[in-house]
Amino acid sequence: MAVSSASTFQTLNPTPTKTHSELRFNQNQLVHYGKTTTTTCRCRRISISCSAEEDKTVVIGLAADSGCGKSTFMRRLTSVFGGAAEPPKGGNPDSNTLISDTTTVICLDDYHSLDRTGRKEKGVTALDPRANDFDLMYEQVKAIKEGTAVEKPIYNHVTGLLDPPELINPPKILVIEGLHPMYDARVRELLDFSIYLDISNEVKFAWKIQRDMAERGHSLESIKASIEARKSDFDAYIDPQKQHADAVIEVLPTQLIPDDDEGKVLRVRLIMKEEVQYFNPVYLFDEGSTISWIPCGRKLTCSYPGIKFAYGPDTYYGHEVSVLEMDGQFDRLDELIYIESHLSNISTKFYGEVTQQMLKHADFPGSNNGTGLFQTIIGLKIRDLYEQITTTRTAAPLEATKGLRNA
Ligand SMILES: Nc1ncnc2c1ncn2[C@@H]1O[C@H](COP(=O)(O)OP(=O)(O)OP(=O)(O)O)[C@@H](O)[C@H]1O
Ligand SMILES: O=C(CO)[C@H](O)[C@H](O)COP(=O)(O)O
Repeated sequence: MAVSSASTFQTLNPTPTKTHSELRFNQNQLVHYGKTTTTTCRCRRISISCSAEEDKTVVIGLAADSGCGKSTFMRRLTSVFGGAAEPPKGGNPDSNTLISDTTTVICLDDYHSLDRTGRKEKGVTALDPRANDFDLMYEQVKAIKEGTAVEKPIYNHVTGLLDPPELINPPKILVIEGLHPMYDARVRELLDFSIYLDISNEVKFAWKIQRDMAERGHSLESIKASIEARKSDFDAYIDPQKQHADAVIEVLPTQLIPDDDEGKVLRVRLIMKEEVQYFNPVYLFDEGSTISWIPCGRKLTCSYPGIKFAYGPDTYYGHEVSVLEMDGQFDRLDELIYIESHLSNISTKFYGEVTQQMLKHADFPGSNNGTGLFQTIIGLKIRDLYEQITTTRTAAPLEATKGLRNA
């Protein structure tokens, strides 16, 4: 198989592609110096086989309903690896893809097989599996994981149409984010780690109102109607994916304010599966114990209603899990270091890295509560997982060579 610089490739078919069957036919045909060839491999060292184990892309899945904080989470995650994430240079301005040095984030909306009109005609929502092409999703994520570039379709959220495809080169880390990363068993199998953002209905409603009314000019009635229209498909197809996730960030109304209906103070639970390869759950004070902690005092400023942490073992859809919980919000982010110093297994590279990341993005939604804190921690855990996977892969051939030498 040819090994070439991906930057010399162009898409073969720049004209609008209407259906995914055409796309599937074209997906691996790329033009290289005017010649048609099949696919390319990413090789980080010169003259190695394309199928080198250590070159494989690590794949992360992030599932959530629309407007539940996926983009914010992605910004926190890519920041952990350094460098800014940007849409593909010179490509479709409405591309949903974000590329940084280490990560490529693709939005699974790009695998909608029905455009906006098509969905309307057939009376299905975007959450319905019949509006999505899981065969193509599987083929392309698998190809990228194996080091092969693909031409991925683009769903244009501005026009509601399927645009001509864009070239996706295999990155070090591929994040697939959207409605269905864990829906199809074949795609699920490709994930090295998976996260589900579980936003309770009350909170989802409050966030949607805030964004769609304030920023997009929608009416309260239309927001209610759109949530209602999606509800049954959300329950049938999106929500069940959380049982497959390695980590779930659950966002609930606070329990610190009786009958709170403002939805500003949040109770956030980080549910972490035990026995996941390369992932050691975070713990508070003492691993495996059950703890309730009100940290407000001399080292942490808290105004009403205060802050409460909890930690302990539990079961979640039949799986053993550890749960770390934070209810309330921080008054002063710089004091977060006090909380950080009581958490273990947070995969930081230096003392205070969580606090530093949170301060760096103090303006992101959720920076003063458990959503920002747990998203940041999961970002650090993903970096650690990536480093462990790549170290294991590079060590394996060395071990094999040693074995041969000693034989
Ligand atoms: N942790 C948070 N705390 C408070 N509000 C939040 C939080 N996360 C997201 N939001 C609100 O939800 C809105 C949507 O967030 P974001 O764009 O990250 O979600 P998304 O899942 O990527 O949305 P979409 O899929 O619709 O693009 C934000 O503009 C903000 O109003
Ligand atoms: O649930 C969604 C995921 O983001 C969108 O509603 C879906 O992709 C359809 O998009 P649009 O409303 O732009 O046609």
